[in-house]
Amino acid sequence: MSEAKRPIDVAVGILMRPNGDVLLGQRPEGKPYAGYWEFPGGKVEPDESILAALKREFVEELGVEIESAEEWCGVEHVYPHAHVRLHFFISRDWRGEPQSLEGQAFAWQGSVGVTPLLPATIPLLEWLDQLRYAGSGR
Ligand SMILES: Nc1nc2c([nH]c(=O)n2[C@@H]2O[C@H](COP(=O)(O)OP(=O)(O)OP(=O)(O)O)[C@@H](O)[C@H]2O)c(=O)[nH]1
Repeated sequence: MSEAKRPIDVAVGILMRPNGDVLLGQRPEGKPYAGYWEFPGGKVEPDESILAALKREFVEELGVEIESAEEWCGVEHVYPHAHVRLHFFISRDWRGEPQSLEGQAFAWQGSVGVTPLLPATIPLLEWLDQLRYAGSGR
């Protein structure tokens, strides 16, 4: 396989409030899929751990310090612009109120109602609902 075909690692974080609401952000102008909703995160840099990338992206994009996060699941997706390997983390433990440091919109959602969502992120919503229901003992 050539270098170009290797997937790009992306660290993605789901901030979850005690009531189960999760934070989504809207991709800013100038990026592929501008206007689509996603969970905040970004590409892992060379020689950076995935957790370090997650923490860095949250500080850069939202001014939020993630205190702890657990790795939840991984998803690979091939877009026309990139082949990505997404590493999703869930955090219930962070410091600071999210701020729109890159001019992006963001929204706390229970059952996620914002559209459109990045294609690779869509299946996550159902899994997330299952997790919430399991968590609340229903
Ligand atoms: N943050 C994030 N990225 C996602 C999600 N789902 C998904 O397919 N992606 C993909 O993962 C990649 C993330 O790259 P990015 O462009 O946001 O990363 P970045 O902020 O480091 O970009 P940069 O190159 O402009 O610095 C994109 O190809 C994006 O389409 C998601 O839920 N959250």
